[in-house]
Amino acid sequence: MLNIAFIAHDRKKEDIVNFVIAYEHVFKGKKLYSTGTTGMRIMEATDLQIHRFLSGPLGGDQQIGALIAQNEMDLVLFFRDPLMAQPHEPDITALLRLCDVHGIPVATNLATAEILVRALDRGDFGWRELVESNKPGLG
Ligand SMILES: O=C(CO)COP(=O)(O)O
Repeated sequence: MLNIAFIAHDRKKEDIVNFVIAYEHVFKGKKLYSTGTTGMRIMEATDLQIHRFLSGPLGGDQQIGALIAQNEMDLVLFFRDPLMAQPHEPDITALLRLCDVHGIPVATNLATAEILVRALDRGDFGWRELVESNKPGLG
């Protein structure tokens, strides 16, 4: 099953909620993760079940980063606020770096997210299922 992470900074939360509502049919049946507040907002507005990690500034980006490091995240939708400094900027940079290390599709704005989710809907993420099935077990 594909694993997807939702993350949004405060001034982008309304955007991500509306985005997930619009594509709820695509996200249904996937394993969903999020940072704390983002996930709460999405679950209040949809019927989706999301595993929520800590809030971003308290370590949530790093928790999602850990799954990326283990190659267990297949898609990251991270609606960043480019006009507001974040206290946990190093965590954000680290998460995006890990996406590049492991070649994980990551959108940092709504326009890219839309293209990736449409690709997901038409089956373009089949290669990630292959990665999943070929992955050696941990430990
Ligand atoms: O800060 C965030 C990502 O860097 C998001 O955290 P919240 O979803 O808890 O607001």
